[in-house]
Amino acid sequence: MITELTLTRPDDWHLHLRDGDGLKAVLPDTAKQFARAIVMPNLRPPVTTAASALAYYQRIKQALPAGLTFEPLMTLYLTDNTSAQEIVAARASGVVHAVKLYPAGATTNSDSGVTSLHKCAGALAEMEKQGMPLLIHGEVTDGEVDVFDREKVFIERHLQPLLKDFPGLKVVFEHITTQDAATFVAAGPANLAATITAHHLLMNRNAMFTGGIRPHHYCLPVLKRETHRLALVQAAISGSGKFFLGTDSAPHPKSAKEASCGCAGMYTAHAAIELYAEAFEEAGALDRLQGFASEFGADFYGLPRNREQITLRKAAWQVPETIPFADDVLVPLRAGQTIAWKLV
Ligand SMILES: NC(=O)N[C@@H](CC(=O)O)C(=O)O
Ligand SMILES: [Zn+2]
Ligand SMILES: [Zn+2]
Repeated sequence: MITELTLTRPDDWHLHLRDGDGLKAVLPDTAKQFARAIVMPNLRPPVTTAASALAYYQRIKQALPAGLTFEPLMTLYLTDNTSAQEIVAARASGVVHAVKLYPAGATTNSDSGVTSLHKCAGALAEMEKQGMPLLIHGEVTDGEVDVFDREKVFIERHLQPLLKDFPGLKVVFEHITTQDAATFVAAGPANLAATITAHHLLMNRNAMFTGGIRPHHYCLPVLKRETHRLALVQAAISGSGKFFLGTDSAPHPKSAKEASCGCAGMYTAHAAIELYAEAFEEAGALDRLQGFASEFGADFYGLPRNREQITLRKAAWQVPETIPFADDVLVPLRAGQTIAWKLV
């Protein structure tokens, strides 16, 4: 039995850090384990320009406690009005590494998202030219489509046409949750990859209804049935460079989650690499964690792999019930329960 695991220091290719006091509260959780993270731009107002991405980058750097090293990789929020010049400016900033597509209304803070990809053709063509990846929240927003089918329908309606129109564009299908997405990415061209969260590897949709409604297990895309979870595990442990780690850790105040209309997002940054280790161990594939967590993402983005290492030990520990979060608290995944692995 493996009781200690040393890995090249991993990166998180999909993370929500928020801003202000919330940023200060959650940033150390990520920085203690990950060397870099792709930081999502869905602030209020969203990060739509190179200038605002650079300012946000500086706020993150300022919020970093002494003694921790961490490099935020910034993203731009794509809107119907994003120009090709803004993409050029983003590339020139040196801190922006990708552009994020939120279909308007698909998820938290996405009201300024894209209403039609045709409106973004100029920006997308420039990204294709620059080798700037497009990161996609891949769900249709059509209210007539069942919430559990929105990812699958997005592939047919939007992703396939997009890849055809921009065959050289690097695309990351973010936080995939279905067998359909895993199969589509595996069979797709080399410029198509996907991130997978720890929570979608560890839980199926039953987790939202265990003994009652569980708001802290609600995120978007919503958890799916067990067959899909199993397909995601197979993709993650496959050794394919198309699948890599992206936590989608998405902190929300407890009061906003435990509400009559609770918002979407799970907080996993407090134990991210440990949760992934648990999922990989359960699948008998701990030896595949290094590629997934520490190599494939950097390779896809064209960034150097990290040189430092981290060590995990098999030593169960109890997750706190809550974690301070600005003027409230947040409820982390596994609150009050144990996790088998611990970052040394
Ligand atoms: N994943 C979520 O459920 N929520 C994210 C947004 C997102 O990544 O879709 C958030 O910002 O809270
Ligand atoms: Zn999303
Ligand atoms: Zn997200």
